Amino acid sequence: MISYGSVSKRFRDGTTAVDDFSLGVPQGSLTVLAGSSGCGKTTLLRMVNRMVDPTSGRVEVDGQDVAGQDPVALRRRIGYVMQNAGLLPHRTVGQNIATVPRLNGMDRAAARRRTADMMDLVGLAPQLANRYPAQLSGGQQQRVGVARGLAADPEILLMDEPFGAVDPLVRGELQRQLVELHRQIGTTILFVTHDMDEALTLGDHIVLLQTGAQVAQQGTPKQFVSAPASDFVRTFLGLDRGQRTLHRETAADGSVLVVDPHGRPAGVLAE
Ligand SMILES: Nc1ncnc2c1ncn2[C@@H]1O[C@H](COP(=O)(O)OP(=O)(O)OP(=O)(O)O)[C@@H](O)[C@H]1O
Repeated sequence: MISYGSVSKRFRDGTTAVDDFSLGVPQGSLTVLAGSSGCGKTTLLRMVNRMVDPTSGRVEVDGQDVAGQDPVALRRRIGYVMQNAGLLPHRTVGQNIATVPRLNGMDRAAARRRTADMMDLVGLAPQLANRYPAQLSGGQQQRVGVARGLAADPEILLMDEPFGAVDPLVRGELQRQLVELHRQIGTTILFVTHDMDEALTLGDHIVLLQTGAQVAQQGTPKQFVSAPASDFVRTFLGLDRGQRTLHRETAADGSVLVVDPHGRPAGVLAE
């Protein structure tokens, strides 16, 4: 369980990135922090592993204030996946994935087995272990990033726009796999995105933020779409532009289609 209690962050130049933010992230959930650029999402995420320390307030992991904990030890038990994967370029895929388990004292043979298991889990072919990151596609690099984040079996996985830099098809595939992976392993995942479609696809709990990490609304994807709390939320969801308004249409062969506001088929209605 991650808990933010009245947390604020004011940077040296006077920018207030986070202003009195409180949230309990349920154990085992896939919680998404969503919101436009600059609203404070990354700052909040980095408070969990002490890459950023709050100016006031407390962040707790399992009831322990992180402020009293050694940042290096904390980062070894909390996985972190960032945009562009952040892989070490001069280390092979296998070495990248094994980094934290080795630092935690796992012997070489066990780390190799763990790496193979992680590669299998995220859908990477075993022979890629000997390649360098530059020899992989963007989507494969992101998978390595996820495998590396999970390799030390962390209690928490922090993900900062991890699929932002890949094309929409690969992105969709990575999103589907992440939901499946989360179902299998049950690790608490805190995921940052500015993309509401991504938030609705992934999140079992979504927290939509405005400037200064002010909570515009939090709840399940269904609650967001069926009961947006304000005009800001409606606009962010695209509900004001009818973007999520789907209609039924009967096709020539009698099947019932669901079409988007532009008349494009979104799918077939299964009654
Ligand atoms: N080290 C820093 N010094 C000063 N201001 C900062 C620093 N880091 C972030 N900020 C500012 O704090 C605010 C929140 O930044 P943050 O990166 O948390 O936002 P974000 O929601 O993650 O944005 P994005 O989606 O663009 O990454 C922004 O106004 C940003 O410019």
